[in-house]
Amino acid sequence: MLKKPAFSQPGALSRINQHSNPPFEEQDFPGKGRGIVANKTLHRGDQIFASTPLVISNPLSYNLLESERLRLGHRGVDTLPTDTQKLFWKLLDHFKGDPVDDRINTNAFDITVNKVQQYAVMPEIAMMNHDCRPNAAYFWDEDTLSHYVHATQTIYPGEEITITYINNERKREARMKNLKSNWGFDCSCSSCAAHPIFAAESDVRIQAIEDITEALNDWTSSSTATPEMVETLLSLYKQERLEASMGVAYKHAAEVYSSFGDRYTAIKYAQLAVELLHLDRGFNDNDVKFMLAMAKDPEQSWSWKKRVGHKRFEGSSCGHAH
Ligand SMILES: C[S@@+](CC[C@H](N)C(=O)[O-])C[C@H]1O[C@@H](n2cnc3c(N)ncnc32)[C@H](O)[C@@H]1O
Repeated sequence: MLKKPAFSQPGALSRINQHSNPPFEEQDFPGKGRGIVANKTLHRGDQIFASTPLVISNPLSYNLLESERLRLGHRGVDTLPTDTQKLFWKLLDHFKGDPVDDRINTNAFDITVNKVQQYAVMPEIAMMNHDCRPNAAYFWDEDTLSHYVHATQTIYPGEEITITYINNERKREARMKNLKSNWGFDCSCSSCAAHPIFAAESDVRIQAIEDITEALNDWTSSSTATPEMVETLLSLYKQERLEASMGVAYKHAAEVYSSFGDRYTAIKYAQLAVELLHLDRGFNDNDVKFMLAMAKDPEQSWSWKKRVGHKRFEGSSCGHAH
């Protein structure tokens, strides 16, 4: 870790751990505990904060005797600087077990350092509540050993800033079960709390997103993918308020238009994919690099004109059945 730019490059952490004048404040939300609320208008792409972890715990520690693992956790926290300790003890202990272990279990995020998965607890993001339709996204940056959080849409003053703790492109029951079993709470977000009729409509759209995505991933000569199909996919993401994860939908769109040889629409969607994928995958993501290349020169992409000659519209062109 000491070889990472976080430690070796002066200035690498200039945007990290900036605690003065944050664009948010803490607020209590009945049924959810504390959360953070915007205190100024945030635009898509605005950095909300970026922090280095308070604690990193290695999953291998679970191979130790339980008493040893807990002792190690306490030792880690006890040796932190006093102000950092205060931030740690302020965190929620949802499960009411060992106080250190519990704060890690309630608040930790998976991170990767040198291809090894670890659990990290960051102060501000631990104050953010979950929403299945969030307005912010986060990523872990290995170079700066920091967790970044950005707005993925306009957030007005007074609005809660939320992230998703899970893969949220799933039907309501699956999301709720996942949150209950891994995080121990019943999700009260507006999508989960919706009237059963609206929730059922949302589930139908989630199924359609799944079906269309599967069709778009078919690159064989019998593929049924069309530009119209990907436009429907984008519309479904927007209707479902899945703006935070639209990067992947824009990537599909860029690839579909490229596969039909439509240079400028491919560039348009590749640019949108770059912007959105950056916010939830980070600076070094392969898809980001791939979309940057597509935005520059779609003709060089592997997908260029792959589907030229495929049927674009269902049925006959004049609109009558023959
Ligand atoms: C990482 S903490 C978030 C901050 C926490 N609300 C606090 O007061 O410190 C995660 C906990 O917040 C609560 N929470 C977060 N999102 C929620 C949601 N959508 N519905 C209900 N409770 C939620 C749950 O108690 C969960 O275990």
